[in-house]
Amino acid sequence: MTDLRQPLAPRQQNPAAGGPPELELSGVSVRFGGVNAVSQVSFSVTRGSIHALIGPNGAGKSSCFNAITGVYRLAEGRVAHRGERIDQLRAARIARRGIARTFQNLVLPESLTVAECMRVARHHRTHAGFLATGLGLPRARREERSDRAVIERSAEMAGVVDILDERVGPLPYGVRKRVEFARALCAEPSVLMLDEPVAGINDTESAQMAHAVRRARDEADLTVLLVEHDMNFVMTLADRITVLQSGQVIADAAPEEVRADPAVIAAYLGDDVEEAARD
Ligand SMILES: Nc1ncnc2c1ncn2[C@@H]1O[C@H](COP(=O)(O)OP(=O)(O)OP(=O)(O)O)[C@@H](O)[C@H]1O
Repeated sequence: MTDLRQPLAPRQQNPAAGGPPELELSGVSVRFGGVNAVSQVSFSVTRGSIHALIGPNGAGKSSCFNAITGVYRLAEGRVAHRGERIDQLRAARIARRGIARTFQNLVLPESLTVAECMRVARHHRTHAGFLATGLGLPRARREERSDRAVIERSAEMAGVVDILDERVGPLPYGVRKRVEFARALCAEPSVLMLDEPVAGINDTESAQMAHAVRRARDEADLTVLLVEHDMNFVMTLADRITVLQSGQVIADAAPEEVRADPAVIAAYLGDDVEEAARD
């Protein structure tokens, strides 16, 4: 477990915190046969905030992600994006509303360059046909220019702009995680859901990822919902944290409050933090 006794870098206050909800889950339940993966979960993600969903293994975090993105159907409850109900939409429709996600395990094509990987993510936003692009017609040229600008801007925010022409395969794992993040930014989402963005990467790379996420939130008008086990990362970055245990919300508050919540300490953070609190 991460040592929470380490001093944390100061967290920037988000000027948008307290604004309108970007995402709202109300009484959401997800069931698999007899298993209640998520039970009556309600929380709201403020527009422009970085919101973390944490909890021990099997707490229901991934199931919540999959319920929001339309991969799993809800047994009950509702999910709203900008006030409109989305839980009855197909996953592709939800993605088209600007709700994008990254995955716990990297799914980048290793033989492509960073720029090529990112260009693939732009495809669904491109309207000029194959022929128009091939013939270099004005609309296709305009789209190509704007694609390039979005790719460069996304790469800049993610800190990978200097390696746009490098192949993905040989890049260190932590850098590839930021390439995946840059690729998700390329779709110009309004909500970006990050599934364990710093799992398996070292402290330096984790700090770089935190910087990239904060920068993208600040500069790209983004709302971020993330699942992560690394508590230093979460406590440093998040404006708000929802804690799940056995499919239920046991805390939903600012990081300082969550850190001090005895129910969270007992249920999730465990002995390390109890010791830290005594020190
Ligand atoms: N497809 C599935 N079929 C059956 N049970 C499932 C399925 N997916 C998840 N579960 C169960 O639902 C519960 C919640 O799992 P979930 O993966 O959402 O938790 P999690 O908090 O994301 O865990 P982790 O941190 O280990 O990824 C667990 O008991 C899990 O075994």
